[in-house]
Formats: sequence, C-alpha cells, structure tokens
Amino acid sequence: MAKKQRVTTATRKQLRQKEDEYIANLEAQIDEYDAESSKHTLFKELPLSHHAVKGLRDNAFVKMTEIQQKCIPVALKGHDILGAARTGSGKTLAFLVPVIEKLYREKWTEFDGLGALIISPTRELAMQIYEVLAKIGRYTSFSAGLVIGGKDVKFELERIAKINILVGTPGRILQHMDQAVGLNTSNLQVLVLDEADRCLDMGFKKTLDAIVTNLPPVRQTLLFSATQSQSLADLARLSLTDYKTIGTAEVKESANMPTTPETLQQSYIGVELPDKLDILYSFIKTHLKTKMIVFLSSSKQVHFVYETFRKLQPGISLMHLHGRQKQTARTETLDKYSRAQHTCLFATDVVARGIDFPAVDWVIQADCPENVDTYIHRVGRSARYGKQGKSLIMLTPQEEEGFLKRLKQRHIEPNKLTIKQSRRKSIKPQLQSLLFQDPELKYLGQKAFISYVRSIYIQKDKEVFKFEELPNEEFANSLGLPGAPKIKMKGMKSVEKAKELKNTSRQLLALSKANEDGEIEDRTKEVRTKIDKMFDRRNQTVLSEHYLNVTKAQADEDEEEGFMSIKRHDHQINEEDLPQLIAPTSKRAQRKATSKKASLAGKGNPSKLVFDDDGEAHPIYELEGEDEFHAKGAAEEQKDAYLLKESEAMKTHDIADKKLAKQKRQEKKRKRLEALRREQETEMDSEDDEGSGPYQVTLGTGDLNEDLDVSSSEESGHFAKRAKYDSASDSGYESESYVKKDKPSANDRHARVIEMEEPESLEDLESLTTRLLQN
Ligand SMILES: Nc1ncnc2c1ncn2[C@@H]1O[C@H](COP(=O)(O)OP(=O)(O)OP(=O)(O)O)[C@@H](O)[C@H]1O
Repeated sequence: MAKKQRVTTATRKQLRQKEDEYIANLEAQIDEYDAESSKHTLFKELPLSHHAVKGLRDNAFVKMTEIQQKCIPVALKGHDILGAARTGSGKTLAFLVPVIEKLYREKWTEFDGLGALIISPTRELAMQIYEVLAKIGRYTSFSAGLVIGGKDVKFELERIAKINILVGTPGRILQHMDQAVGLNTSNLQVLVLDEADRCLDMGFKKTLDAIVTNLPPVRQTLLFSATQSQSLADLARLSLTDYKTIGTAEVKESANMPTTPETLQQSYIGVELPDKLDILYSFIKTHLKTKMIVFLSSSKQVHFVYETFRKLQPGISLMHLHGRQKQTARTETLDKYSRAQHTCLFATDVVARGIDFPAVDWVIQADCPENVDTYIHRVGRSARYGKQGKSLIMLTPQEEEGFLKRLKQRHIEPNKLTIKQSRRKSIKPQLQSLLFQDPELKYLGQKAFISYVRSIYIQKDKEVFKFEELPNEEFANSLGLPGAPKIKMKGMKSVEKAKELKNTSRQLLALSKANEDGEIEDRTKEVRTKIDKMFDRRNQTVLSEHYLNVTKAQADEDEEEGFMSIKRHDHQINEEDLPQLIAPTSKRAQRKATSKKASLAGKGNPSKLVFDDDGEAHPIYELEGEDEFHAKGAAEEQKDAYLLKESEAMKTHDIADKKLAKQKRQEKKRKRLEALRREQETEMDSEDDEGSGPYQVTLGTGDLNEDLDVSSSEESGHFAKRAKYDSASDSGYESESYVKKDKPSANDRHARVIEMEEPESLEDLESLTTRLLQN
C-alpha cells in the first residue's frame, strides 16, 4: 500500500514537472512568435496548448478566420486588444482561445479564484459564449460559470467561489461581486467585453464602472464588437492605455466603420407606414421556404404582429422573441429557431447582436433601427461565416432620405426594391375584424400603436425620425384599430399643438368625417346613453361584417377604398354637407376651426339615425302625422299606454345597464391587475431591453476534477441542467437596459398612467377614489 502510494506521488510529481516544462516551452514560443507578420492560418500552427487545439478540432475549428489570425497571437503575448470585425467573422473564438490559454499557462486552480470575466450585454449572447467555451474548453481543467440572473443566491454562493471563468451580464455579475463573500476577483487575469460598444454605452455605464472598480488594475483587457466605440474616455474607464487596435482591412481604413459581410445582399423598399403590415405579410406569404428574422422596434409591436399574423396563417411557422417574455420561453424559442429550417421569427433588438442563428436567409427590418450600428448588427444575423444572406429594410417616406444618407456615410448602399402590385395583399380588413372580435387583440394593437409612436418620439436622430409627420390615424387603422389611441408624452403638448395648427385643413376633413361617423358625439357628450352605446355597437358590427365580405370577394382590391365606400354607403353623405376646406388665416379662427366644440356649436343638437330594413335612415324618434295619431284612439289612452310601455322598457334597460356596469367594473379590475403585473415585471427586468423574465443560472461544477465537459452531443442537456427560478426576488441591478428605446422610461410610466380609463359613472368614480385612498 505504502509502495503504491509512493509510486503515485512520484508519478504525479513527474507529470507536474513535465507539464511545467511544456508550459515553459509554450511561453518561449509565444515570446519568439512574430505576431505582426505571421502568415499562419491553422490553429495548430500557433503556440497553443494541445488541450486547446484538441478542443477546437473536435468542434471543426481548424482554420482560423481573419480576425482570429490577427488577434490570437497578439493576445497570447498579453496585449490589450480593441478588436473590430464584421458580424459573423468569428470574434468569439478570437477572445475565448487567449482566455483559456492564459489560465492554462498560469496553472490556474480553483484556489486562485476568478481568472477571467467575460461580459455580454444580453442573456442570450452570454449563454451562447458559455456554450462555445464549454465546447472548446472540454480538455482543460478549470471551471466555468454562467450568471445571467437568478434568485437562488445560496446555490450560487456555494459555487461561485470556485469559478475560474465567469460569463455573464453586467447586472448579475455586479450582484455577485457585492454579495458573494467567496468571490475573489483580486487575481483576475483577463477581462473581456463582447459587444463592447454596447457594454460601454450609457445603459450599462454605472454597472460596468462598479464592476471595474472591483477588478485589479493590472490585467489584460479584450474588447470586441462589430461596431466599435473608440471613445478615449470609455477606454480610460477600463484602464486601457497601451492597446492594439485589430480589425479587418476595411475597418482599419475607415476607423469606426466596420462594414457588413460581403456575402450579404442588402436592399430596401420605400413604404408608407400604414402599408407596412400589408407589405410585411405579402413578403412572408411569398417567401414560405425561407428562414427569416423580422425586427420590430418594441416588444409590444412584436407581440401584436406575432399574434395577429398567427391568426391569419400565412403558411409558415411563426415565432416571437422579446425581452418581456419569461426567460424559459426565450431560451426555448432561441433553441427552436436555431434548429428550424423554414420559419419566421419576429424579434426586438434583444437578438440583434452576436446571436449566431444558423442559416438565416433573410433579415427584415420592418421598423427602422435607431442608428447604423444597430442596422449592421441586425443584418449580421444573416450571411455569417462567409455564407450567403439577404436583408431588406422598410423605410417610410419620412425616414428614407435621412437613413439612406446615414448608411451611405458608412459605405452601405442597399439596392432599392419595389413590390409588384399583384403580389401585394391588404390585410387591413382582416386585422380590423380580428381586433373587433377579440378585445385582447385590440388592447395589444393599442399598445403596439403607442409603443411605436413613442419609439419614434424618443429617437435622437430627428433627421430620420419625424414624429410630427406620423400619419397617426391611418397607422392606427392599418393595425385594425378604429382610431388612434390618445397618447400624451413629455413635451408632446406643444408639438401636438403645432401639428394641429399646421394641419388645419386636414383636421377639418377629419372633423367632417368624424361627424359623419358619429365619433364627435361619442367624444363630446358628457353622458352617453345606452341607446348611443347600442347604436355604436350595431354600427361596428355592420362595418366588421362588411369588411369580411369585402375580403372574401375582393381580396386584391384596395382596402382603403373599400373602407371609405362603406362609410359613405351607411351614412349617405352629401358632398354639399361637407364643410368648406379653406384654411383659416387668423389664430383665433384656426383655434376655432380645430376645436371640435366650437365647430359643433353651429350645428344644432347632434342627432342619431337608425336604419330600416331597406337601409333608409330615420331619426330615433319621428313625429307622427296628426291623422295617424287620431286614428289610433283617444289621446289619454295613448298617453297611458305610452307611459306603461316606456316604464317597462326602462326596467329592462335598467337591468341591462346594471349588467353592463358590472362588466365594466370587472374589466377595469382586470386591467388594473394586468397593469400592476406588468409594472412588477418591468421592475424586475434584466439587463437587456425590456426583459422581465425570471433569472436563469447555470454554474459550472466549480470542481477541478470535473472539467468544462459539455460536449456538443450534450448541448441540449446543458439547457436542461439549467436551474430555473421565478422572478419574485430579482436583484435591484436590473434597471440597466440593453435596448435603450424599449427601456421602461419616465415616458413609459407616464403613458401607462394616462392610459387609465376615465370614470364614466358615479359608481366608477367612487371605486377609483377608494382605490386612490387605499394606495
Ligand atoms: N475558425 C472557424 N472555423 C469554422 N467556423 C468558425 C470559425 N470561427 C468562427 N466560426 C463560426 O462562425 C460563426 C460566427 O462566429 P461568431 O459568432 O464568433 O461571430 P462574431 O464575429 O462574434 O459575430 P457577431 O459580430 O455577430 O457577434 C459561428 O457559427 C462560428 O461557429
């Protein structure tokens, strides 16, 4: 036994000695290696450990990409790097290989604490990096962990102290730095920021600065992105002074201007905002055998388009991914979409950066991105690693000139496409009908409308995004809404006012149309009777049914036309009745013209019409002729009979009114609870755009005896192993937002407040007052 023990110890000693010699030899090779003028193209030609080469080879990584050829040798020598290369060019390996090599040469063990920290702006990207690390690092002996949120702090605290390479999102990493007693960052060797420009921007500034203060100033720092901020102030924040800028040739030529992949065919189409969904639907219908991603500006837009298109059944499987989904759903969709062949994913910018979906044929940008950087990242989900791909951006007439100019400044010139008229299909009638039948869908539509308008309002680039020129009513109609929901935003009052004054003639036209539709009465009457409501409802049904018929019979006809003809048919408008469209000149006259109240003043009492079976319009109460009246019998008898009939009718109406009021109260309560739930989710949102899903944690074993042994065949198991938590006790670090425009802002909260329904009855008012007092 003793002899055996001695042999084992001796063998171990020998092995250790051999390894020391091997590492010393590697170090010498690295010192001698001419990183600047190296012509090597294979991984095995570099001074890398056999662990790394084997791990790479197992995953078919044999030949290096351009960015890898340039970065890895320089990083092996210990330099800081600011790396920029096109999307899909292999940046992940360009930083992961140096990370594992550094720790290997340092003979890192679990007792040395955290050796490398890799920060990514989104959960999805952090998960992806972790997976690649797990694959190529399977023959090394250090532990790796993924922290993208979670509430089981105890579970993490026990393990995080033994983690050598930590991959995560900024908020969650900082939480661990604050809470995990065992997390030792004082020895950290390498800090990596993937999508560095996003990690460094304002959304993550505070968190990142706090993380960096916990790290030793002497370390290697690697920054990578397809779009690189070279702000000296940003780099100084990371103590990056003597760094090497590495990128592809064109990046160097035009600093801060990485272009899009050469294998990507880029195009654009000019489309009026109200026609966008029609065009999008037509595009999907005509590309059923492709895999595409459609980017929209907010999760509400994504949710609405997904839900409505799903009902319209275009003939291809549809998926959606946005930050408001639960993390489990997000991960599931990510996984499903990666494996799918022909499918369409509606997404926000939560997957615009870094995500490596295989074989995406088309990237459609249905909503214009906030800037060219976001454009580059979005289109980069296709044409990855030298493969072919196509992109299409839809630009409204307001955006077209400005955004094409911005693209040209970065040497991006997409081709103009036009859609054949015969291929266009209008889905407005179907949407209108869907929203009419399903209040939930209508609610989603309203939210989508508000979030889109708000996203335009808050955009910085006013040369591209012109809030004042938004065709609100037409856009709302195109979503299937009967009218544009009211939105109030900070500073919007003056803009609205200016807009109103500018468009006096348009207002007049709208006013006259609204008058024809009875909309003015709805809005100006303080008390709406049951009959009014019934009338409205009846009219809606008429319209809705009519739209359905129109769709079936004339699918290819211009629906805008159909919409207008319906109104005229029902309401029998005479041209002469329309107010004259002469724009008033004096301010007072303009105010009067735009004031609905003033305009109605001269029109006498508003009156409602009912329609008989022949479609003829009649006032609700018509005076009978004198002869007819006397023919029916004595006046006194008629009076009694009338009173009896009316009192019966009133009783019936009263019951119906009470029922209606009860339904309204219940609906309000539901909405209130829904708003509360949303608010809670928003507060618990993570570091990405509007993520509010539960945290998800995967940690490595933390045990030196257990390697990063997650082979490609175990990939799916990797997800299964992940512990899932609900969001009840999320940390307070999640206010940092990935997609700025979707971040719940003061505007957002404000918008939510104003969306509350106004009390319509005394009962409602009482209940609202009670609620406020309770609050
Ligand atoms: N040396 C290589 N050999 C084979 N495939 C590679 C190699 N390097 C990277 N790839 C593959 O290329 C694809 C893109 O790589 P990666 O995700 O690292 O690109 P990226 O530059 O980080 O893109 P983005 O800017 O969008 O984040 C991945 O599918 C990856 O597996």
